[in-house]
Amino acid sequence: MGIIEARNLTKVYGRQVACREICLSVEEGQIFGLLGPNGAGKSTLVKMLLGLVHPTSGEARVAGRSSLDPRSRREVGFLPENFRFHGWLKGQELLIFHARLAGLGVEDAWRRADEVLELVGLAGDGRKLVANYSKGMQQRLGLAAALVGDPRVVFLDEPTSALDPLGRRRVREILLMLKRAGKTIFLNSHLLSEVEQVCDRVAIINRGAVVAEGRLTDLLAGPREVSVTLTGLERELLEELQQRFSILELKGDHLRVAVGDREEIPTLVARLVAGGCRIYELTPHHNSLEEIFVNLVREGEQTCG
Ligand SMILES: Nc1ncnc2c1ncn2[C@@H]1O[C@H](COP(=O)(O)OP(=O)(O)OP(=O)(O)O)[C@@H](O)[C@H]1O
Repeated sequence: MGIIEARNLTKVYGRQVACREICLSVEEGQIFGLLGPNGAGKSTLVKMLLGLVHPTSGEARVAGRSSLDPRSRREVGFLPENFRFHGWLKGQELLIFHARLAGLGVEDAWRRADEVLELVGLAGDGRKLVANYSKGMQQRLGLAAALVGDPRVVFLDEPTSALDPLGRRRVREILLMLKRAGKTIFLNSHLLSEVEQVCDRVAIINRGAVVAEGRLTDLLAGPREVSVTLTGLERELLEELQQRFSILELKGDHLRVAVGDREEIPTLVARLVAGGCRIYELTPHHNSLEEIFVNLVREGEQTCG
């Protein structure tokens, strides 16, 4: 059983089905990415997993307990998307407050607050008022607050939306460090390249339902395409190739071929060379997470009208 489990989770708001029969399992120590277009049901799903929204039907479990059991939250840190912290507190005070809420004693709370301030790059800013933090600093502080109780499971909703490229990189490093320490991270993000860089597994949801789920490496290992720059491709050889390969386009010296299996690439090259072609360049194109995402969401739009 995973450390996070969604079993047929459904949430209906009036006539709006926000989540429909969602089943997911996240193993301990993984970084799991949840993707989906605006309004797909991501926040509703996360809130059900955290026990902040009651499901209409189905069950959510975290660390072996139902999410409706408040004790499940002892294992969890959460950075919500649109958080507003108390501006009149200093950064360090806010973290001590969160650490105390997480059950730490006074001394441990002070120590942990300093540790996480350092971790997120705010070591020199702990004595400033939160109201005077920039947006990026507030987001880092939010991450620090999610981590201050040293939780086993961390839910992060868009943790880098306000950060500059250096800040984003730092957050990626922190996520990988947490993973090395055995923590589980549930990441909700629109930044697909970021998800691609850190996640072990991803789920894509659209219109409240899971449309793809699996190991990132498996999802990205779909059909590929190669483009070849060549000369000497005679019509006869092209016709022969069309029988054996899926030729997408021939434009001047550029040939584009879809390949379902990477073993087709050397076969194609051997046939081209044997047929008298001179090859100057060959570029394989892999599916990016963005392409998979866009295709799945578009498919959903077509079938749903
Ligand atoms: N409290 C609520 N009352 C009524 N409808 C809601 C409520 N919360 C969410 N919804 C609806 O449920 C659907 C899913 O919303 P949700 O916020 O979960 O999507 P999301 O994937 O997180 O979107 P975004 O990426 O824009 O944050 C939307 O149609 C939304 O309008």
